Order: sequence, then C-alpha cells, then structure tokens
Amino acid sequence: MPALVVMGVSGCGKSSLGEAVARELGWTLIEGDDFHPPANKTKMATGQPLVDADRIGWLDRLGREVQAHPDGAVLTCSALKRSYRERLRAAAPGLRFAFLDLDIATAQARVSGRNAHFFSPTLVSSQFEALEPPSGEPGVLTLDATLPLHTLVAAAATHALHGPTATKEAT
Ligand SMILES: Nc1ncnc2c1ncn2[C@@H]1O[C@H](COP(=O)(O)OP(=O)(O)OP(=O)(O)O)[C@@H](O)[C@H]1O
Ligand SMILES: O=C(O)[C@H](O)[C@@H](O)[C@H](O)[C@H](O)CO
Repeated sequence: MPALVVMGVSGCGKSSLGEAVARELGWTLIEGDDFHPPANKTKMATGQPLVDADRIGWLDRLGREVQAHPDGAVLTCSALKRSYRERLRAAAPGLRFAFLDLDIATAQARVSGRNAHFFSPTLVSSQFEALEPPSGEPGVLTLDATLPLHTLVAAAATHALHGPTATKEAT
C-alpha cells in the first residue's frame, strides 16, 4: 500500500508539505491533527505535553486511516518516537517517512507566529525532548525543513513513489 508519513515537531511544516505532496501525487491527505481526540487537543492548548498513553489510541486510529486508503495516502503525523513509527509500520508495512528536520529556534519562531492554532507555543521544547530522530530506520528520507516548499515537495514525492534508493537526501 503506497503511503508516506510527513513527520517532525510542531511547526516543522508537516501540513504544508503533506498537502502539497498529496496534491502532486493525487493521493489522499490524512491530516493527523484532525484525529487527535478532544482531550489531547485540550491538553496541548493548555500547555500540557502529550505522553505515550495519550498518543497510542491516536496512532492506532491513524494506522487504520492509512489502511483505508490503499490507493495512496499522505499522513501528517508528528511520529516523534521510534515506538510510534513502529506502531504505524505494523499497521502499514513498507510505510515511508519524510522527516522534516528543524532547529528549535526556527520551530519556536514559526509556532509563535501562528494565530488561531490549538498548539501552545510553550510546548515546542517538549517536542524536541520527545523527538527520537528516525535516521537509519527503514524507508526514511530526512529533509532540511528550511528549504523552499517546492524543493521539499519534489524530494518527498520521489521518495514516496520510489523509495530511499531513488532519493538523495536534501539536507
Ligand atoms: N519550507 C518552509 N519554509 C518556510 N516556512 C515554512 C515552510 N513550511 C512551512 N512553513 C511555515 O511554518 C509554519 C508551520 O507550518 P505547518 O503548519 O505546515 O507546520 P506543522 O508541522 O504542520 O505544524 P503543526 O504540527 O504544529 O500544525 C507555517 O507558518 C508555514 O507557513
Ligand atoms: O505528538 C504530538 O505531540 C502532537 O501530534 C503534536 O506534534 C501536535 O499535534 C502538532 O505538531 C500540532 O501542532
């Protein structure tokens, strides 16, 4: 089942890239934030980081969403820890990942600059504490999240279609 997860910390550009890659490939976009239960959104809006127990049911739901779109899906999902990615891989074998790698200062600036978003800017540092970078795991392309969107789209779409051997890391 062809599927790509666009992953990384809050503000790295998952929604921007995910939407553009899904359009480029004609695949279904699954916006991970839309599937957080209300309790998770309330926690994040009030400055409380999610813990494993908050994320497990959400990840399982996202795995089912990917399974429901066997013709091609782009999933935006923070997928911060290796165990979370393994959970998604178990649901969708062969899943590919595009990791948007961003420094904390730029993430902070991007998240603070957003209006009307549920995610509290005070949580950015907790995202970096939770992050276990996926380098070395199967099917992962690491991208410099400060590159222009059109460069990221081209690299991520090639990776989604052809896998790691076809893609030179755009970092
Ligand atoms: N490649 C890029 N270069 C510069 N700015 C970008 C890039 N991609 C996204 N941005 C900007 O960064 C901000 C965050 O982007 P976006 O909402 O796509 O990130 P996100 O990872 O989905 O965030 P969250 O998970 O918190 O919703 C937005 O203001 C967006 O316009
Ligand atoms: O696992 C998490 O902590 C969450 O998925 C966050 O990453 C946010 O939902 C997202 O980035 C929106 O700002």
